[in-house]
Amino acid sequence: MGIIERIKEIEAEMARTQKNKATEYHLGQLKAKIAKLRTQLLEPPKGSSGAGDGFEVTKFGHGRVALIGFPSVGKSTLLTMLTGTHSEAASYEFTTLTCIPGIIHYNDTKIQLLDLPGIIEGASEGKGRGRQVIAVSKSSDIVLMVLDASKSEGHRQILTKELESVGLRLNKKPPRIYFKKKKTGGISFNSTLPLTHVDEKLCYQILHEYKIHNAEVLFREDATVDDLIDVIEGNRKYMKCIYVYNKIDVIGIDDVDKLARQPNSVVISCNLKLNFDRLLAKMWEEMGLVRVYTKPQGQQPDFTDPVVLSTDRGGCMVEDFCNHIHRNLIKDVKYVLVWGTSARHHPQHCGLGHSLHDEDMVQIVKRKEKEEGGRGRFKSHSTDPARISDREKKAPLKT
Ligand SMILES: Nc1nc2c(ncn2[C@@H]2O[C@H](COP(=O)(O)OP(=O)(O)OP(=O)(O)O)[C@@H](O)[C@H]2O)c(=O)[nH]1
Ligand SMILES: [K+]
Ligand SMILES: [Mg+2]
Repeated sequence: MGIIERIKEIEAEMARTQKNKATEYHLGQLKAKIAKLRTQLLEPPKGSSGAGDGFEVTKFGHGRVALIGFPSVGKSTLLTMLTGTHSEAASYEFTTLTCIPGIIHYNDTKIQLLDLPGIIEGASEGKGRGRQVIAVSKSSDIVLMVLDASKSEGHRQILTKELESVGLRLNKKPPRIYFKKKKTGGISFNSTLPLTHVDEKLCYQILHEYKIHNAEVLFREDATVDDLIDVIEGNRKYMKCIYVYNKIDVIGIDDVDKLARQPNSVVISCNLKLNFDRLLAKMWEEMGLVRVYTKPQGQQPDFTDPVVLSTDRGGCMVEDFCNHIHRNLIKDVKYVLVWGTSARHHPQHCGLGHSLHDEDMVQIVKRKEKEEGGRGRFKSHSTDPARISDREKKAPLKT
């Protein structure tokens, strides 16, 4: 029996099983079994090297956004309108067959937008180009789930389920469960608060299913069995998702209003070029990018060319900023001067651990050559004390 059939069989057994206190442990075990099979399903087939079929697109710019949705919801139309890169659009389904990249220029940054083939129910099991599409989504920073405003609201749930079953978690935080495998000592199970979904026995059973017999588990929130399985599997990807309802030109204003009020949702119309501003602003906000402008000594910074940092990728500290400019720069940095919302006064003298905010301005003050590495100051100059006092008399650096 293939993996998909085994998943289907267990799902059927779960559906048959009544949910109550007595079946709780059994259901938990079945969930773990399914999670393990799904992980197997995600392993690339032997002899293949990943996505393939024109789906490998080189990363470009300061962030990557993937367009995910059912066929003919308007993904390609949207890509063409936001990036100027033409992607074939037509009224028939599966017009797009590969991954087509475009670039959005926004707030002095470049965002790579990826148009993808439509996916259908069963995509996670390999239907259509589901697997490749999902692999590309995982490589992006956020997902725009494009939905047809005139179609069933159930589409959003179906797609979310497809993405969840391959380990994507949309608009969720990682569960606050500490989990560490050990070599010996059995299983230590603790929680910082009363738990209503999982008890010690259930936790043991799930771990047993994974053949884990020594581990430390600490629940820091009232998490579910599914959360526990996510933590044990450890391969989940937590991503922001914006639900983009397109084609609002064909529905009534009351329905538009209802969709627009849903969390993380933006309503648009490609035909009427409606609400793109809102979509771009929301996208920018969710990407959490931080623009930092470099200010050379005695000059104004170039406000068109920021260093772009991201909390999710690499971090936003002064250290990250320096590494971004040059990987050897850090050892020459004495301190930096910071202007902007992260600074308490302007400019603030900051060290490498200072967290930068969007639109901060930074000036790097380097160590003087002989100060480098903290050496040299009193070394080998004993024959020439005048040189030391000379250096010490030097005026502080001007900003
Ligand atoms: N009424 C209306 N139609 C739209 C809108 N945006 C796109 N369409 C139409 O929807 C159809 C599908 O558009 P595509 O851009 O090809 O959709 P897609 O999601 O890329 O489709 P696949 O690549 O096949 O998955 C086309 O006939 C578009 O003209 C819109 O805002 N309103
Ligand atoms: K289409
Ligand atoms: Mg398309």
